[in-house]
Amino acid sequence: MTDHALLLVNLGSPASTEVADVRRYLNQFLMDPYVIDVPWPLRRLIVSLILIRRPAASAEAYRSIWWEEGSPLVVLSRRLQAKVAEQWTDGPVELAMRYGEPSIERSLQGLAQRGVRRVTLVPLYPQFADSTVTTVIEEARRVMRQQRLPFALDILPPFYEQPEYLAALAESARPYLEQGYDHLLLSYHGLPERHLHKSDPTGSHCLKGADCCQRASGAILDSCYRAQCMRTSSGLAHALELDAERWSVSFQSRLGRAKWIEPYTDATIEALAARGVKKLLVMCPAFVADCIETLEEIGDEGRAAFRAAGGDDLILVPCLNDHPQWVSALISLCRRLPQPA
Ligand SMILES: C=CC1=C(C)c2cc3[nH]c(cc4nc(cc5[nH]c(cc1n2)c(C)c5CCC(=O)O)C(CCC(=O)O)=C4C)c(C)c3C=C
Ligand SMILES: [Fe+2]
Ligand SMILES: [Fe+2]
Repeated sequence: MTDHALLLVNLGSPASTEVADVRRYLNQFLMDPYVIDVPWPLRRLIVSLILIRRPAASAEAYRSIWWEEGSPLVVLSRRLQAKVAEQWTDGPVELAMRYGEPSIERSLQGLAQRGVRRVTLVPLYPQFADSTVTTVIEEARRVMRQQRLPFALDILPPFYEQPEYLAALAESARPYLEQGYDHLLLSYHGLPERHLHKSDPTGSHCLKGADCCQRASGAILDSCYRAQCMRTSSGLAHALELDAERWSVSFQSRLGRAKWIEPYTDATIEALAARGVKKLLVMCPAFVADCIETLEEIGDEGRAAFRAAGGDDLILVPCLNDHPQWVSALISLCRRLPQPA
């Protein structure tokens, strides 16, 4: 069979580090109702306010991590695509970005022109969130409906505790752990607490009590980003046989004034330094490719904050990127999916 394509989808980056391109990207991203989840007039107002200062500040941050070939997120996602394509023999392997280029629309149109009949959509996010996974699925469905693209579509579910994924993550971390460390921090992208309440199917489980994520199962676990991050973390700690007091979890990348899920990474990094941690390893398992959030926020800003608070060094463990075990894991996860109806 050569008509079963994989469409890998990541978040996307600005076209360049020019302020105008960063503004265009932030506008498309933040006007997505799954990202800033308030009615359009209020969303337009909030985003317009954010767009006064943020594009210049973000452009500067992007400039500090940008590569000759482009945005690290896009370049690394392309490398992953190329490696997956070497092993996936059922059809083409395409890459799309939810925001910016290559768009989901262009990629799906290209697959239709190549005679593809089945598409497995692969949101490149290990844990579920409406602001990442749902928006990718809805955009793919919109394009198929509007362009009348007759694919059989199936979707790779969040793989936060699939054994192949956890094994690849553990393997990628092992060389860093072997060099010695005092503490391993697993820093995930944050989410406004409101998003967690919205996706809670019971309306009353999430963020109730200190151990709500430990108690999550079934439909609650399926929709709770924070609980899935905890599952990834304990699965990884188990695979690496880590002592409980040598690792912890935190959430980074807040935007705006709303309350985001805790504990916050910036406060945790400072607290760890104050507690006497000298060599801090940080992994960012919500990201499968390094990007501004890992390279700049943790690798640059986080390291400077850790040192200023008394730590010696913060070492950022690279994301899975195009690690061979991750490539095999992804293919194995896609192969296990049942045929779409
Ligand atoms: C309300 C705002 C945001 C939500 C909710 C959000 C969720 C979310 N994002 C990712 C993954 C990535 N985010 C990235 C960048 C980024 N994220 C936000 C805001 C929200 N994210 C902004 C404004 C930005 C742009 C950078 C900046 O100005 O600070 C990226 C990196 C993109 C890159 O080009 O490198 C990723 C990846 C997840 C997984 C997530 C929910 C769980
Ligand atoms: Fe984000
Ligand atoms: Fe929850």
